[in-house]
Amino acid sequence: MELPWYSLLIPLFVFIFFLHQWFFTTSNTQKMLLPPSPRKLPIIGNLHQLGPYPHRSLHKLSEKHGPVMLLHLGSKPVLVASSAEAARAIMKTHDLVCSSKPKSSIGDRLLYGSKDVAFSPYGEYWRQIRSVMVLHLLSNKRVQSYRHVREEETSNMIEKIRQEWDSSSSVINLRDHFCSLTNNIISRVALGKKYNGRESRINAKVTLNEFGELLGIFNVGDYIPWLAWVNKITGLDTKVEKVARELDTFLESVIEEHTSRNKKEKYRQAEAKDFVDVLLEIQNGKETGVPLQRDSLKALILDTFAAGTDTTYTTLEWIVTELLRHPRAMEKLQNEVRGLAQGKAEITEDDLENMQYLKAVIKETLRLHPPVPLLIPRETTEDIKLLGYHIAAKTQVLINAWAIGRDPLSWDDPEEYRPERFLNSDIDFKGLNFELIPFGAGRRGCPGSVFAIVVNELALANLVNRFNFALPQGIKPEDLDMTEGSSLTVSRKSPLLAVATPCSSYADH
Ligand code: HEM
Repeated sequence: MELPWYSLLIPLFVFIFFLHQWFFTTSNTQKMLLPPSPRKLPIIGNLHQLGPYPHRSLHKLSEKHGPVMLLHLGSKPVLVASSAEAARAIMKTHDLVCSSKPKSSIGDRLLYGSKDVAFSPYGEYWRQIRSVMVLHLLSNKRVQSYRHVREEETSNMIEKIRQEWDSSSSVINLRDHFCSLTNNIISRVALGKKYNGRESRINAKVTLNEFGELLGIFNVGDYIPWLAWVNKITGLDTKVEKVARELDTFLESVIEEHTSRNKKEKYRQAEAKDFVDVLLEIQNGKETGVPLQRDSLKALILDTFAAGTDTTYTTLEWIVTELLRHPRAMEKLQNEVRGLAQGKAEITEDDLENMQYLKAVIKETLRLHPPVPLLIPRETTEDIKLLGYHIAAKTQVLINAWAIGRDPLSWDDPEEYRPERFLNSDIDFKGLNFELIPFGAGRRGCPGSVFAIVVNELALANLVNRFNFALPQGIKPEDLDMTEGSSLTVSRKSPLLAVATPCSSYADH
C-alpha cells in the first residue's frame, strides 16, 4: 500500500521537535555554567571528603577547584564560598535569595518546628521573630542594661581563679572558668538566675549542654533521607526526643515562675528585667503588632543559649591560647590594660573604650579561629547567577569564614598571629568587610555580636590585669596543642590549661 505524501510529515515534525528540544537544552546547559565540582561518589556525593574538620577539608578542596565550588552532600547540592569576593556576592549582592535555611530535623524537634531565629526559613515569620530579638532583646540599650550582670560575673570568675591559686598554686582549667562565666551571664540575662543543676527535677545545666551538642551534630538523614532510620539504631532520635521533652518542662517551669512573680510584683525596673520578662510583656502583641505564641517565646529563649554560650566562651579560650603562644602580644596587652587601669583592681566597661590593642587581639583571634568556621548553613530560594555561575534554587550555601580569614589575597602573612595588623585599620567584623566575617553578614548576620564582644573584652581585660599567665611546666609556647574539636562551634579539642599567678599589686584583693 502506498502512503500518501503527507504521512511523511508526521515523522518529520517529530524529528524537528526532538532536534529543537536537544538544541535548546544543550545550549541552555552550556549557558548555565556550573561552579567547578570535586568528583563525587554515587549516593553519598562528596560527603566522604568532609572529614572531621570540614572547614579545613573544604579549604583544601577550594585550593584546587577555586573559591566558588559546587558539592553534593548526599542528594543535596551545596555551594561553598571560600573568598571575600564570593562571600560578598552571597551576603550582599544576592543576600535576599541566599537568606533562607535548609531543613534540619533536629532543629525542628528541639526548637518547636524551627520557630527560633537561627533555624527559621526566610519569610514573614522569620522577619517578625528576628525583629523581636534585635529590637527587644539585643538592642544596644538592652545590652547596656545588663552591664551589672557582666561586671558581677566577671568579678566572680576572677575571684574563683584567685581562690584556686590560693589553694593549689598550680595548673587550672581555664575552659571551665570561661564556660561558667558565659553560661552564668546568659542564664541571668535570659532567665533571670543561674542554674547550677540542683534546683529542679531536671538538671537544666546538663540539658542545655546536651541541647547545644545535638544542634552541632551532622544528621545524615537531612542529606540522604532514606538513611534517616540510622538515627533510630544509633539512639540519636531517642536522645533528641528526651532532650526536647526536658527542655520544654524546664522552660514551662521558668515561664510559670516569672508569671506568678510578676503577678505579685507589679513594677520591675528595666535593668531587672530578663528576656523572659520582656517576651512575656510583648506576648500580647501591643508593642510588635503581632502576638508572640508560647512556642515562639520558648524557641527564642533557646536560641540565646544555642547561639550565645559556646561561641562566646570558645572565643575567649582561643584568645588566651594565642596570647600564651605569643608572649610578646601578651606583654603588650598587659602593658596597655594595666597602664589604663592605673592600679584599679576591677576594670569596668567604661575603661574598655581606649583599649585599642585589646580590640586588635580579639579581631586577630577571630580572624584565625572563627568559632563557627562555616557560619550557619543557608539556602537559596531562587535560581541565581553568582560570579558568572548558575546556582539553582534550594542549593545549600556554606561560607568558609575560616578559609577567608587565611586567604593570602586578603591578608599579608595570613598564618602569622599579629594583632598589630588591626591597629590603624578600619577593618571590622560588623559585616561590611567580607575578609573578616566571624559573625556573618547581611540579613542573617549575627544579632548577638555586640553582646558577645563586650563579654569577651571585659573578661579579657580583667584577666590580664589581675593575673600573669604561663603554660604548665614543660610546655613551650610553640608546642601548645592547637588541635580543634569537631562540631558546629569549633573550640580547642582539649581544654586550655594554664597557671594563673595573681599579679603582686592585687595580691590582697
Ligand atoms: C563570639 C560569639 C558569637 C559568634 C562568633 C557568633 C557567630 C554567628 C554566626 C556566624 C551566625 C550566622 C551568620 C550568618 O549566617 O551570616 C550567627 C547567627 C546568630 N547568632 Fe551569633 N555568634 C556569637 C554570639 C551570639 C550571641 C551572644 C547571641 C545571642 C545572645 C547570638 C545569636 C545569634 C542568632 C539568633 C543568630 C541567627 C540569626 C539569623 O538567622 O537571623 N550569637 N552567629
